[in-house]
Amino acid sequence: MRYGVVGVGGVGGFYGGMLAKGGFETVFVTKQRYLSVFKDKGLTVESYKHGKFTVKESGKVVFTDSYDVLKDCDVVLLCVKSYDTESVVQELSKVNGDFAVVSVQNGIENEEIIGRYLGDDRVIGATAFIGSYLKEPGVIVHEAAGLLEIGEIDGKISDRIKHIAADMEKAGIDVRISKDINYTLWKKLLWNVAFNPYSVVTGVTVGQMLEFEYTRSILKNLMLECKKVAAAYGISLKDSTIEGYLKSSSDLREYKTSMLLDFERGKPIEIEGITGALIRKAKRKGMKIPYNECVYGTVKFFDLQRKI
Ligand SMILES: NC(=O)C1=CN([C@@H]2O[C@H](COP(=O)(O)OP(=O)(O)OC[C@H]3O[C@@H](n4cnc5c(N)ncnc54)[C@H](OP(=O)(O)O)[C@@H]3O)[C@@H](O)[C@H]2O)C=CC1
Ligand SMILES: CC(C)(CO)C(=O)C(=O)O
Repeated sequence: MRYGVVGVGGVGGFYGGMLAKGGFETVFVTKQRYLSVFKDKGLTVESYKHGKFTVKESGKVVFTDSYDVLKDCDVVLLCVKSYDTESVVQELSKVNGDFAVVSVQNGIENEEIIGRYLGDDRVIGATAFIGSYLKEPGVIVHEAAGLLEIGEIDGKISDRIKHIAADMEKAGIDVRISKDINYTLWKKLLWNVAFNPYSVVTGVTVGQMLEFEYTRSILKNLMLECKKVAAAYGISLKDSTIEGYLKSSSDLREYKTSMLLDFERGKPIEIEGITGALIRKAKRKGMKIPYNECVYGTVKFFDLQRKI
């Protein structure tokens, strides 16, 4: 299969870089301002697991700022932040191709947005459990984990999902097919909705939030509300998942969430795609989720106070 990657940051740079290194035809769509770096120096990944490698433009690898080049791709990995999803998908809808789009993003509205513009049959869901970031244009640091779960929205184990997973495995990506990607997406949201926005309020690491009984209790309540909303949509999240997240694996204890890192670096934050999305889902079912509404209001306030 021929792959496209839109957004060559922490996630797109890592998974796309692995595919290209694995010998698969890969088209990277980046912003015009970063293009000359990729053209001159290629894409470098500094990975704790796969070492340092560089992928250069060649017959099989293309760096471009033009969406049109994606027309011959079979699969496009959408790897921009969720606040950029709609504008990118609008561009993708103008491309004369029939590629499937895999949302490798946090949040639970990306798949709906892709489906609205391209049709539900072209959407594939995914969750990335990874720690990777853009050190400088063209250079990605992969510092933790890496599991990618992918799945068809209707849960079918289709030929294309098997093909994508097989390619990724061949390329050295830690990939798993999810039989229920909606459940997988909500399970990931459960973590993100608690730790990401509340880390912006507290300004500390995952471990520090978990150590103090009052902040721990707030994290728990944020997750319990998410579980309640998920249930209203027919998704049964488990108490044991919440308990597991509250213990937190040792590799995440020292970790600052992606939202806190973005906030500290003066970058936009994904509060709308994560907590905003949960609040909208709750409202549609006539539900109130006061812990999440409170954290959302506080983070939006902090966000407004700073200059990006
Ligand atoms: N990084 C991680 O470890 C994890 C990330 N995720 C999720 O994955 C998604 C991607 O995150 P991440 O890779 O960290 O984000 P990054 O900000 O590192 O990368 C996204 C890249 O896409 C670029 N971009 C934005 N709009 C366009 C466009 N129209 N065309 C081409 N490129 C564009 C951005 O440029 P610019 O910055 O100039 O806007 C940026 O370079 C997010 O939803 C995130 O929450 C999930 C788990 C872990
Ligand atoms: C769960 C984690 C830490 C990595 O995948 C994440 O999604 C984030 O920080 O936003």
